[in-house]
Amino acid sequence: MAATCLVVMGVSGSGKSTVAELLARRLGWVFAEGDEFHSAANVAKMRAGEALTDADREPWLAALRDWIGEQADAGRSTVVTCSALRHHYRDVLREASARVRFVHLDGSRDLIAERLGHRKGHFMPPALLDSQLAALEPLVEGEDGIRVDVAHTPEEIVAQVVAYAV
Ligand SMILES: Nc1ncnc2c1ncn2[C@@H]1O[C@H](COP(=O)(O)OP(=O)(O)OP(=O)(O)O)[C@@H](O)[C@H]1O
Ligand SMILES: O=C(O)[C@H](O)[C@@H](O)[C@H](O)[C@H](O)CO
Repeated sequence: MAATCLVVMGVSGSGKSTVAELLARRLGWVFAEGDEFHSAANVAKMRAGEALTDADREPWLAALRDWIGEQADAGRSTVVTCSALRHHYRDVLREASARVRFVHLDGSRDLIAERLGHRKGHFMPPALLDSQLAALEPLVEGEDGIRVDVAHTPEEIVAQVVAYAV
């Protein structure tokens, strides 16, 4: 399998969009923002401060998986953002016809809450952070991926991921 997909995962506010855009540019790989694959109903729900359920997330994960596969079938490696909080969500993404690898942006609740508190113009309310942390199942042995600490700068994180992935 020639193409790789790096899924930048983690709770809301962990820095997925910030890191993944920089990473895609550095690698010259196609970038997709996972949030753009959500239905309008999912976005409305999150905006209203309600956590998504497994059923809400199912079509979203399938759409992202299909996009990763289409890009890979065309020979393109990709970088995508997706919270991918639970192991079985990651199993859906792993069904794509690419080598799917995960980069877990991990950090303390306090640090992430502080960053979310300062963020402007995003639909995701900081109040959903605790439900995200409750859902989170970190990578386990046997999953293809790494955990990186979000206390570092985005540039440092990208350098760490490039060293790992290339
Ligand atoms: N390593 C970092 N150091 C300092 N600030 C950061 C870092 N990464 C992200 N930020 C800032 O933290 C906030 C959250 O980052 P970002 O929006 O990229 O997170 P996200 O995981 O994509 O969130 P969501 O899942 O809600 O879309 C932003 O204001 C961003 O500028
Ligand atoms: O699984 C989820 O609950 C959602 O995907 C959220 O994580 C959002 O997509 C995103 O993180 C907010 O921007």
